[in-house]
Amino acid sequence: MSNLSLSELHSLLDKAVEAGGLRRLDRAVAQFLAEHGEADGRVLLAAAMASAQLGHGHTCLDLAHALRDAGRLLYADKPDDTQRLPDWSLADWQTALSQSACVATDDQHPDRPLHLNGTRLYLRRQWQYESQVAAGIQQRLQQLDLPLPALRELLDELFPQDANTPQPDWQKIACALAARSGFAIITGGPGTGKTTTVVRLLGLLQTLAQQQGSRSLRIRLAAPTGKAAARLNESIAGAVNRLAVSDEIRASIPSEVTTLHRLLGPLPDSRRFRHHRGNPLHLDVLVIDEASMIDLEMMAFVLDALPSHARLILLGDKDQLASVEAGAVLGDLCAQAEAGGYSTATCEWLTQATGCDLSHWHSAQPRALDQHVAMLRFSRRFAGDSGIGRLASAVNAGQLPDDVWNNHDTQLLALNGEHDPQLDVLCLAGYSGYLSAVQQPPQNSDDAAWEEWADGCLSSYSQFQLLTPLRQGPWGVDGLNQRIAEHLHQHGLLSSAHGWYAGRPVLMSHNDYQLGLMNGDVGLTLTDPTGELVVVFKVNNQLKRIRPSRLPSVSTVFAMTVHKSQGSEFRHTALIMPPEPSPLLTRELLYTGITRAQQRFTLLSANRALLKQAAATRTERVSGLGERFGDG
Ligand SMILES: Nc1ncnc2c1ncn2[C@@H]1O[C@H](COP(=O)(O)OP(=O)(O)OP(=O)(O)O)[C@@H](O)[C@H]1O
Repeated sequence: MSNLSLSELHSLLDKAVEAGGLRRLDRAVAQFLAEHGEADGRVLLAAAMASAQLGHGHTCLDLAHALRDAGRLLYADKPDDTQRLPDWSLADWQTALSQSACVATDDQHPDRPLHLNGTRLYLRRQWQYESQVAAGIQQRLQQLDLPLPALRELLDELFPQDANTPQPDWQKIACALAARSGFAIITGGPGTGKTTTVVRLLGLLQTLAQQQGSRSLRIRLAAPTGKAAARLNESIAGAVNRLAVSDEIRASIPSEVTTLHRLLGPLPDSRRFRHHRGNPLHLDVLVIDEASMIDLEMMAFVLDALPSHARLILLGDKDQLASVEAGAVLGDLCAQAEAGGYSTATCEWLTQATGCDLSHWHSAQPRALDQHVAMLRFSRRFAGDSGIGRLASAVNAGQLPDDVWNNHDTQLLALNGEHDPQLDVLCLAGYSGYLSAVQQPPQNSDDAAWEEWADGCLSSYSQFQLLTPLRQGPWGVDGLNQRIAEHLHQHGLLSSAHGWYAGRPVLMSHNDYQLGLMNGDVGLTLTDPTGELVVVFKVNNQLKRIRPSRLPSVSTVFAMTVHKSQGSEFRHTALIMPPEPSPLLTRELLYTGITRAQQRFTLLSANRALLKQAAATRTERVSGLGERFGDG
């Protein structure tokens, strides 16, 4: 078996850092283990590569994958045949790792820095998070004993059927499935009724508790970002008002949505939270929306803080981009959602509970987890002839046919290079509405009139948003923001294109607990009644005014990354795609960009072939979470 001497290893790591495949941090992981006695080059290289994988969103290193694709993993996009791994086999590598004192292969050595599970190598923390998430979910998969006749009666009341109700009624099915255990996922595209369904589910759970003579359930609603929480706040409140239940039950359903960070209670200068298994959350039901944005670490913290009796209900769109940090928890858990995958027992139970025939979604080899997942398949927002709906479905199927552009609600603008004025024209039209409003503050100094005007400016701003996959360069947020600000300035809509100016939209890039602002919150710079600049944010339906000097690390947001736009929707969304290939240009990114649009979507591109390639490219995230539930 060929090994890797320490001098060979150092040279290999240096070249990989130079090529951009590894970060300095990843090399430091190998150095740290070497300083603590690890002398096997294969173990040290694997440790550096596992650390690098984390930076790419993977929770572990798949050794077989690493052997096949070492050139790309180590040397980024500059594969070089002379720089491949020395010639060792998968079995050799596994043996070397399993014999190392740095590597745990079971739960006997939880203090070892690495964990090997089959062909997957984890940094210890990621292994622990994955174990915690799997155990927290497994523990909630047990079926509860529900009074079927009462359940059926309630479901029939909450989901009245008429000739327009799509069959089978997935909302009713999702509600039934979620009621019968401590864990459920309701996934679906935009406007498929996730919020409507979960509010009816909460009404059902409270009614069942009342019928059984139990106290009202303590329910909390949360979302990963402030922006997503604010949007959900509005839609939950509307859905609760429309709920066909008694006033008493309606009053027992909260409509306030908090962020996961606020729910868990952050501790200053720490990654840890006030709530954990030693000080669990005081709740019986936790609903988390936009669950596709939750990374593995956050999900582990949530499950750690959840009391064992509490239900967890995740809502989200499994086809959206995965979290920014490592993991693709919702995607992993929903891997079989499309097919249903229900057991004979689940199909029979659902037919009794809902009256729906599920035989088409039956599986001969059902997994326990899939009995807790329901996918809503009918969009009320993008029904019928909606171009946005057709476009989103086509992209989800890996295609981008030429006939999806109808110039009514979907439009493709072919750009001729990075200076094409079509972009400027689009942004001028998109942003001039709110900028005109910003230039006309109320004349009197009445605070209420000022607040009403500020609120109007904020909602007018959210009518249009330009998105891009990239951060840097002329096609990234940095270049685009500067270009758009200068163009708006030239047209007299901004007093300046630099520094602080009225009309500057800004994005929080971190959580600021003192100011009560969260990463992803968007504010608008306005002139206050005294003539000073102030940045206005809307948090929990309240306007917050902050002086620019208290916001040292916000960024301008005429253009926003698609990642940051998750959880938000805009009446008109425009997505600009760069002409050069990038690993960021994937199906999930296109789909997420398209589905941010409520009424109109414009795609700008200077390279049509690359668009088709992006639609065909799926994001792969290496993880062992699915396997914990029986994925092959
Ligand atoms: N069963 C239903 N009957 C009538 N209207 C419905 C039903 N389900 C959903 N709707 C309506 O469809 C629209 C979208 O529903 P909802 O907001 O629940 O979907 P969602 O999946 O949560 O959407 P989003 O993509 O915004 O997260 C809302 O206007 C809602 O009132």
